[in-house]
This record gives sequence, structure tokens and C-alpha cells, in this order.
Amino acid sequence: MRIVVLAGGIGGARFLRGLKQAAPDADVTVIGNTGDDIHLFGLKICPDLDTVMYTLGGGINEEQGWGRTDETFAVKGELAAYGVGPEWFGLGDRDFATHIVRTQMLAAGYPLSAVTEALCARWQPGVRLLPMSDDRVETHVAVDVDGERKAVHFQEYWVRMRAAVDAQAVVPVGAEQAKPAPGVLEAIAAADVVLFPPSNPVVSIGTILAVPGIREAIADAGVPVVGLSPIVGDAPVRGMADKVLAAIGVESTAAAVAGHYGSGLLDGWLVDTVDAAAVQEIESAGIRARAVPLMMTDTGAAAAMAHEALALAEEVRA
Ligand SMILES: O=c1nc2n(C[C@H](O)[C@H](O)[C@H](O)CO)c3cc(O)ccc3cc-2c(=O)[nH]1
Repeated sequence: MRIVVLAGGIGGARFLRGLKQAAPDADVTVIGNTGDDIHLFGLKICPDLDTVMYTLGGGINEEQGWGRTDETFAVKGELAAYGVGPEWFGLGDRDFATHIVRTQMLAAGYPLSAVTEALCARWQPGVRLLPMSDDRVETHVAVDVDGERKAVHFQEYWVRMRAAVDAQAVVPVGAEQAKPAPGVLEAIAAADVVLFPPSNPVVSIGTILAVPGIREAIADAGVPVVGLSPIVGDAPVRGMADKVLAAIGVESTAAAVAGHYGSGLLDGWLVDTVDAAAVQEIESAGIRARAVPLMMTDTGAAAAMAHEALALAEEVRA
């Protein structure tokens, strides 16, 4: 079975680890969000691609969900001693090596998709990891600070500001001109099922869908498209998805997120058992829904979720 998964960072990566356990023989292509990418210290950092790669390759820092295990911070300390920041973004020494290799290869003319393939040759994630685009897309968030509106990079909003102020708008800068990376549209066209993990519907999956051609390819693929709600009991399972949902006028409920994707895109939607009451509303909007446990407490729980998503896909296919 050929499965295409649109993935953000931690939620997408942990779901994928479960999917690999639930469907060990499946041929999985991951389309990774690159709107979170940022240039710092002269280096190109791709947090979501790296989170998927490290998680599936066994190198992730399990507690924080991003960055490397057994990390040290000598380089960051040395940079700070020169007065070079930003101090709010935690880059470890092991992680730095990944960004140096990536930046070197990009400077030599390789596209991000080829660089990602080269990095994955080391990590062997067991899936085909593709960036959504080789073109630069950067998510910016409009915020009001001291009575003035300004746009900040998504990482600055998420990490430095901890999403403590309301997001007034979220803009995937460059998305309109971006082209899907080589292999993206082909993988979607050849897929037997497309899955949306419990990733952020705005800044992760929403950004991938903002690349012209990707949403259309999924809608036209003619195969089941099944998603898992990142909202459980009216709150994000992880992160601050409610802040960016509010910016696009979507309520932080499992039903509202399903409605946001819409029945033109989504065939099936899994909500957590605490949101079982929402199933009827989602189904009356034309999306098949089931209530199952959606807390990824460990890989076994993530595998059970993946199993349910694939079962729902078969149900809507029938
Ligand atoms: O909360 C944080 N998240 C950090 N993240 C996670 C990242 O900011 C976001 O969680 C994702 O972009 C959202 O998917 C990193 C991810 C990387 O790949 C590399 C470095 C960082 C550094 C931080 C950090 O300092 N603080």
C-alpha cells in the first residue's frame, strides 16, 4: 500500500513512527512542511524535516520532541560570547552539523529535496521524506506589539514569544510562487491513501496545502483522505495551535478543524473519544468520523491511531 502523509514537526513525526509500526510493509512518502524553515547563523534550518528525520531515524531528543539526543551547546555558547544571537533559539552542536551539511549542499547548487535525501541516507527514516517545495516559503505571523502591527518569523512567534500575543494573521510568504518539490505530485497521484496526522492545521498542513497544486492533487487523487484531529477536548494536544487557528477565524474544536479542511478535501476524520459528541456534526458536513483515543502517549498508542486511520480509509473507500 502506498501512503502519503503531510507532516509538520513533533505530532507528524510521532504519528509516522506509529504508522510504520502499524503498516510495516507500506510504502510511505512524507511531504514535509518547510514554512517553519529559518536562516540563522548563516545556516539553513529545517525544523520539521529534521524532526521527522531524527524521530524516525532514532536521533531525536524524546523529551522535547525536537533536536538531537545527547546534545551539547558549545557552539551556541561560543557564538554568544561573540555577542552573536539569537539566544532564544536552541541549536545544539550535533544539530549544527546537520545544518552545516545542508547549507553547504544548497550553496553547491543542490535543491532542498536532494539535500534532504542525502541527509536521510544517514538516518534511514524508513520513509521517503520530501520537502513540500524546493522553493523558499517562510511563514510569518502578524502581531500587535506596543500598539504597532509587525510581522515576525514563525519561529520568533512560536519560540521567542511563546505565542503569548494573539496572532492577527498567518502568511506563508512565497507559497503562491512555490512549486511542489520533485516527486510530490507524483507520490500523491500514485497514493492509495492520504493521511493528515494531528499536525497543526494552519502552520503545518495548511502551509503544505498552500503550495499551488498540492491541494488540487490530493482532491483529484480519488483515494481516501483521512485526518486525525490535533484538537482534543477543545484544546491543542501540543503546542499553541489555538492561537493560529483564531487568526484564520477557526474555532479550536475537532469539528471546526474538520470543517476548515472541508468535505471537498477530507473523506474521514478521527476525533478523540472525549469529542465523541462531535461525530454527528462532522458526518452531517459530509465527512465520515469516528471517535478513538488520540493521545500519542507512546509508539503503541500512535500505532493504534494509525491503524484506526487506515481502517477509516478502507471504510470510506468501500
Ligand atoms: O521551543 C523551542 N522549539 C525549538 N525547535 C522546535 C521548533 O521551533 C517548532 O516546534 C517547530 O518548528 C514547529 O513544528 C527547534 C527545532 C529544530 O529543528 C532546531 C532547533 C529548535 C529550537 C527550538 C527552541 O529553542 N525552542
